[in-house]
Amino acid sequence: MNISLKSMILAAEFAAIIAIFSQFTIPLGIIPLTGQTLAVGFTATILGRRVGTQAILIYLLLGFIGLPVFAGMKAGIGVLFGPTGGYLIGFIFTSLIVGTILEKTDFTYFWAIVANIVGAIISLIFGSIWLKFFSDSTWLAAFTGGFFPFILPGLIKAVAAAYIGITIHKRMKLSYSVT
Ligand SMILES: O=C(O)CCCC[C@@H]1SC[C@@H]2NC(=O)N[C@@H]21
Repeated sequence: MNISLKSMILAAEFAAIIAIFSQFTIPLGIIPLTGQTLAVGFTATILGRRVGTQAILIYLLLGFIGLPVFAGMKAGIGVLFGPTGGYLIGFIFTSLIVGTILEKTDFTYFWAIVANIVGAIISLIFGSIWLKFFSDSTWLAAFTGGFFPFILPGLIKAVAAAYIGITIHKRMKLSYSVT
């Protein structure tokens, strides 16, 4: 099969996986704790920068055109202008940075943990800045609601994403060349 068609199919499959993980949510104030960051992290770790980011873009596109793929089965372009819109945009940069770090170093557990922690912080920063403006709150309130509660769970999910991602990446490399 043509390499780019194979990449597109993989990206679409991982977009569907992110949509499923997005439905694992625990309410934590205005922003829910979700499985999204775990799925975004392992997607970028498995697929690398280009195909990983394609997967995120497909996921976002599906949500913006109305499929209920966002946390709590939300959908539509309106989500972008709500309190969680910044995290969704942040996922693009998370994927770019995770993939770039791994491609510039090597796909090892150590670098995957570093990359996923940096990636998680990026989506939290994006999300919190967006939250400040779209919920019309103060900087302190935005970071208290959108950043600090997610640091510890974010670290745990980053380590898990690195472990899952590198394990699957190594196995897939036997049959695919996706990055
Ligand atoms: O509306 C959505 O689908 C986006 C939800 C974003 C939740 C953010 S992602 C970063 C942080 N970590 C979590 O587990 N939840 C928030």
